Amino acid sequence: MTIDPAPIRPALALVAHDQKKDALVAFAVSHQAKLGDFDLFATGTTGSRILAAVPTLPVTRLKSGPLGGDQQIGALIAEGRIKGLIFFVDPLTPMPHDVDVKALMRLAALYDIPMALNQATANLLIAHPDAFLQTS
Ligand SMILES: O=C(CO)COP(=O)(O)O
Repeated sequence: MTIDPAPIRPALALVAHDQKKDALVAFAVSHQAKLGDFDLFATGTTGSRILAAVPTLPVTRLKSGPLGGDQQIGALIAEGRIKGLIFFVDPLTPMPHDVDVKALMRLAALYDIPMALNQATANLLIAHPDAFLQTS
């Protein structure tokens, strides 16, 4: 008898710049039930903050954004693993890793996955989580 491996669950990426981390943590707390239906990938500090607030969420922490975490998420999008990106960006602060941020957004656009760059859009997407499953 063979035992089928557990199916790979759809995955979302969660990222927030420093000035937006409190808002993303609050978002994760509010929507923990829906987010728990996905495997979650987060950049390092964002992931730590989310796990501190909701330890039960299945969050895989990658490197911190400035150290390559945005690029790791981009690679997972290119591989088809990540089906949606929720990225609370700070539009008022210059970032040393701005090129990495742009590259991540470019790959999310290229692979046509739902991408929320602010709270208003994230609220719309999380109200319809099936939207994350409709991309190729
Ligand atoms: O800088 C980031 C995204 O560009 C976020 O990285 P951290 O979650 O490690 O702060």
